[in-house]
Amino acid sequence: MKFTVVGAGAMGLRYGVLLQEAGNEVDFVDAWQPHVDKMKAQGGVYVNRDHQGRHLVPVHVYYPEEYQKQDQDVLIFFMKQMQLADMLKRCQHFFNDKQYVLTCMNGMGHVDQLLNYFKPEKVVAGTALVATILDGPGEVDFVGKPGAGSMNLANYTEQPDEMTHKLVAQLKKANFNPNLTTNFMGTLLAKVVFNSVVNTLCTLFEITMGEYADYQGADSLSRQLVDEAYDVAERMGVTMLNTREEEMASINYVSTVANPLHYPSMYQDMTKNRPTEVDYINGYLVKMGQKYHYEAKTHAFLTHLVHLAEHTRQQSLAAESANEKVVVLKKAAGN
Ligand SMILES: NC(=O)C1=CN([C@@H]2O[C@H](COP(=O)(O)OP(=O)(O)OC[C@H]3O[C@@H](n4cnc5c(N)ncnc54)[C@H](OP(=O)(O)O)[C@@H]3O)[C@@H](O)[C@H]2O)C=CC1
Ligand SMILES: CC(C)(CO)C(=O)C(=O)O
Repeated sequence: MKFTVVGAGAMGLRYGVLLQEAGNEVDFVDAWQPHVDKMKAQGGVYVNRDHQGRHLVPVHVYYPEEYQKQDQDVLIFFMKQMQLADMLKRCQHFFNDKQYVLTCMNGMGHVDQLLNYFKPEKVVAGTALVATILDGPGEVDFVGKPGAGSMNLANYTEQPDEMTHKLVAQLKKANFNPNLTTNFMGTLLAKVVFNSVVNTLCTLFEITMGEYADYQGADSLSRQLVDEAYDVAERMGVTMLNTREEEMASINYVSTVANPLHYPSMYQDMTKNRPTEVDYINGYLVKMGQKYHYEAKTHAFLTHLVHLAEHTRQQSLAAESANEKVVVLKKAAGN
């Protein structure tokens, strides 16, 4: 099959490289200049697996404006929620009504944006329980052994067609362990709930998922957030993929067995002084609660805490750069 991965960050590269290695034709489109330039210059991306085995994988990478192919079967979208609107605008010249779209981004908001460009019957969305880190321009680290993670996916229409099954077959071949469901919102919301606990708390306390699970009060913290999120989902009329107990078990399993050493992607954004996706995760649950007259108080509180942390980092960066300017000016003035 022919794929174009839009957003060659950590996850875009993981999906694209593994689909390419499974025998598919894959192109990558990205806009982060140092990263695209580096991959073009070195003829590919350096891939590590758990910090080891660094090797160059040749990839075809393009800026949005230079990419012209229209005969791709599936476009895979993988970027941060707040980057998607701009990227869709920049890429729309290569969209057409034959292409399918797959996305496994965290949070909620992306599907509505994709529906502005693609027909509902072409949209497939899912969730990925695999951890990946973009170490820097042209360098990616796939966390976990081959085949260790898993993913759920569903058609927006909840009616899998021939192309959906072909797509699932390729994802299977590429070792993503796909599970095709016919419950679109229940599938997507399960990961929002997962991330609203693990990503947010690990980011605020600067800890790995294993360190979180190791705290004896972790279950009680998780339970409060899971309960609030499920109260929202029930009011939305969504049948969740997992029961509350199964969701608690999934949080524990992924944190203690699958990815104990992983700092979630929100932590990676915070420590790189980039905005986080919290408004699309905990903030989404708060917004949906409000819509259905329910106050998701703990999720609202955590959303504020993450924004406070982002704000504090921005303030100290601004103070640091002001201090540097004073030093330069003093040097220039000879004192
Ligand atoms: N990483 C993970 O383990 C997982 C992530 N996800 C989700 O997948 C989606 C994509 O996430 P992920 O692949 O981690 O995203 P990344 O942060 O790795 O990459 C997304 C984009 O961010 C830009 N970028 C990345 N690093 C920098 C930097 N240091 N400075 C400036 N720009 C940078 C690039 O695009 P640009 O130039 O356009 O800014 C890049 O294409 C998100 O919704 C995420 O929550 C889901 C499961 C696991
Ligand atoms: C890998 C995982 C599942 C951890 O929460 C994730 O979604 C992330 O890092 O954003």
